[in-house]
Amino acid sequence: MLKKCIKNAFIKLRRHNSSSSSLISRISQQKQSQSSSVGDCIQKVNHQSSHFRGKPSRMATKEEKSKKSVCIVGSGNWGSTIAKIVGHNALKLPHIDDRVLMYVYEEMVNGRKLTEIINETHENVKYLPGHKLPHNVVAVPDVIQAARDADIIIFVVPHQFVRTLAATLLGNIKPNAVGLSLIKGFDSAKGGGIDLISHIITRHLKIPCAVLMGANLANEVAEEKFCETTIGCKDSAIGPLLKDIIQTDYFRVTVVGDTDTVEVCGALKNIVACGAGFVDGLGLGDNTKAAVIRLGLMEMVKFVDVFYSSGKLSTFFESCGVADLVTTCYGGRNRRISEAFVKTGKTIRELEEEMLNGQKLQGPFTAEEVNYMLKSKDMENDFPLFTAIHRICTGQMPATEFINSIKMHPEHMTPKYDDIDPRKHDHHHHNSKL
Ligand SMILES: NC(=O)C1=CN([C@@H]2O[C@H](COP(=O)(O)OP(=O)(O)OC[C@H]3O[C@@H](n4cnc5c(N)ncnc54)[C@H](O)[C@@H]3O)[C@@H](O)[C@H]2O)C=CC1
Ligand SMILES: O=C(CO)COP(=O)(O)O
Repeated sequence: MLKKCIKNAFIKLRRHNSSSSSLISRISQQKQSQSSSVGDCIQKVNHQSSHFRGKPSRMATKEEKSKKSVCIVGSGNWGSTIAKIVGHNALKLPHIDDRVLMYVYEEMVNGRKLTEIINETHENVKYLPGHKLPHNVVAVPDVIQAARDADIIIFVVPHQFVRTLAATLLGNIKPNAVGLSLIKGFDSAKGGGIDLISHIITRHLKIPCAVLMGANLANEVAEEKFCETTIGCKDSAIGPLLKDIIQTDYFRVTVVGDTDTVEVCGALKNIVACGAGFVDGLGLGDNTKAAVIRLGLMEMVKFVDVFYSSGKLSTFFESCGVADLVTTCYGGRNRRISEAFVKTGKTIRELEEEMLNGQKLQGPFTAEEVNYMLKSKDMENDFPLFTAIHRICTGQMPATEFINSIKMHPEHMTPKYDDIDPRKHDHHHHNSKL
């Protein structure tokens, strides 16, 4: 069932992509009709932001014109949370423009446009209820209008929408803009591989793209509970700028250069979280769940080793690695839906619709994308946990078979004598330790 849905979604996406030029012209036409209301909002914020700093309203100075402007493409649970952080930071940072435009996929909520609700109440009542956004964050329903003047574009939409948005933005952003992707997931590449989302952004939009991943359940970050995150950025000139706009006293940022590993960790841990949810649904207890988390971690490490061989083991010890894996396997949406999947017998798609109020799951899609690659390389048996999770999500295997399918895991079959310190076999050395 889910497999069929995913297939249909890809077919639709391909059709959508092939008609991207007509989409752009449609959007430009829409833009003209929307521009007055959005323009009003933007002007209002320009006026308000000088007010925030106690400055009288006047023409922008040269210094103000050289400020970097930030746009957020996405406004879901995490998108809105990051808008809150970036909006507050923009007001404090002298080199960042006060105004932060946030692209909102327009929808009607209680008979009103979501963008209008956000711009009037400063709250994303659908995706982040109960948290006020700063007034300098402006919701914009047209992605081109939101991003065209931005120097820094933060991408934070569910990963299945990124290609369409990139096609829409092509040729409509500043050529020297910089991207930052907060998106956890992959895309299937032609010929049986996967694409990293940041690579898709770079290839389509011809801009560099850093990534941000970490143990960051959005609601907890929005409540300003302390946590850490990891930015993967290869350019030492851009890393500090991105850190400036993201870091707060409760949200601490580490910047590393191993960008691909950061992103792969963020995507793969969502698959493992589905496994943790199955364990909870089956009532198997904490030891079993810990085993699934550990085997999941080992498959994540192996995945990087096999497919991204320049990746560093140390990156797994950053927030994007073990920490994100743990938080998602205990508190995330992928875990919660997967538990319900086992307990109710409903499909993942049905549960997503019933339980998430428009929010999107990334784990089952990511498991599908990873399986597409493993299958094409005849490597499904090398990653039994990822493979089993994909088969369970798509109804090819009952969840009750989950643990059986990982009992013969390569981790249990391969001796690790290499790891034993040879000095421990040295009788003299051993005795001297006692
Ligand atoms: N929510 C969280 O706790 C965290 C999420 N992430 C990642 O951030 C990314 C975005 O997740 P969330 O902000 O939580 O989104 P979400 O799960 O709340 O997704 C809903 C968003 O998708 C938009 N949407 C629906 N249909 C669309 C379409 N056709 N085109 C474009 N947008 C459409 C909705 O308007 C809404 O903004 C995901 O990759 C997720 O894994 C990362 C860290 C934490
Ligand atoms: O990525 C997340 C936490 O870092 C959120 O995970 P879920 O999508 O499973 O809620």
